[in-house]
Amino acid sequence: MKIDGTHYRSIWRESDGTVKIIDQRWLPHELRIVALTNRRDFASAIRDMWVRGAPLIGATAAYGVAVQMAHDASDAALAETWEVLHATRPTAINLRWALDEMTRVLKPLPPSERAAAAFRRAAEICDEDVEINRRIGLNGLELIRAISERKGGKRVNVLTHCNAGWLATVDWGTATSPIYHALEAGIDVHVFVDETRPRNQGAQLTAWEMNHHGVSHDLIVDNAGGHLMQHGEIDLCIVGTDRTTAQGDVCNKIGTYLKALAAKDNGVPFYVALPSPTIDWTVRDGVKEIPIEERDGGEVTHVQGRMPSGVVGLVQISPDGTPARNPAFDVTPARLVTGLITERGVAEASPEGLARLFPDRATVAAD
Ligand SMILES: CSC[C@@H](O)[C@@H](O)C(=O)COP(=O)(O)O
Repeated sequence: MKIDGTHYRSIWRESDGTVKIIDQRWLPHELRIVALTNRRDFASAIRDMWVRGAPLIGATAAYGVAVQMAHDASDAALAETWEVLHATRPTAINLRWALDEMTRVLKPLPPSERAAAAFRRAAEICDEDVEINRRIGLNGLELIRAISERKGGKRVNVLTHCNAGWLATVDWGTATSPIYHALEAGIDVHVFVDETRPRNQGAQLTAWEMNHHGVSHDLIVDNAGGHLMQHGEIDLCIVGTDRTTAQGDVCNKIGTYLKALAAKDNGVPFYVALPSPTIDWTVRDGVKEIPIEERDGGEVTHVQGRMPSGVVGLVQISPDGTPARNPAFDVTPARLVTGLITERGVAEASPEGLARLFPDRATVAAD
């Protein structure tokens, strides 16, 4: 992804070995790049959302393990790092996937070989994420192309929620990848970007990405989607996911469920783009079993933005002391999902649909 003509990933390792990230807390107002040098940095970066988005959380955790192995590669340090990083955010399954994967690779090695192997595997996880997302884009592109052809080349209007863009992954994004590919294919595509309260990842991150990539877009308040669908202004929805069950239930940023309900009521196709590490094959009932992160109520009562002075700060929008609830994700049942756009193709959101595309992994779905 390019920022002002320079290609960036959302996380990378410099030639001197330092791991760097874009600190997303300051976007779109400031592009701050920071180095993460120890396990504490990595834990803070994930927990306090310097980085966020399920695939990027996983990639960051992988590098967190590698950096720790360079300090202390003992069995105890490996196990403790799994615990410390796993405790940062509960919902995105990519975190556990990446930590398990690092442990699988490192555990059999003698400690003297672990740091080098860990940095190698973390880099591979990042490269794999980029390739997976590129393929998701190509598969999703065909859905957009079909709508464009049906409309005789007229503008295809896509609604997206939160940021499932390149900032949420290592590159390309999941929900945004079909959009970027459609643009490259010369398809007239327009994106309605949900602001995504309370943290406004749509307003702050997706709108920034669209801007840098030259994608036609409008920012809308979260409550506008249903109205636009009723008036035929949305051709399809594409969102991301933090955890998809073997049944095809999808857990994504709070508010996704309401968009899916509105899409169903209006006959608008509702697609979810996901890399396979986001599938939790052990969970059957998403509503009952997926842990939903509860964040600080301050994110509801306050909003961050740039003041007229240019300083980025928080403003209070509710009366002093207002109590607030802040569930960060919700679950959209499979029955509301038109299809799952994966790196292997588009699956029906059902155990059979997922098992057809992933027969090598769908053990739980099959029983
Ligand atoms: C490709 S990212 C998919 C999801 O992680 C994304 O849609 C999302 O909900 C991110 O939530 P966040 O709380 O910003 O980490």
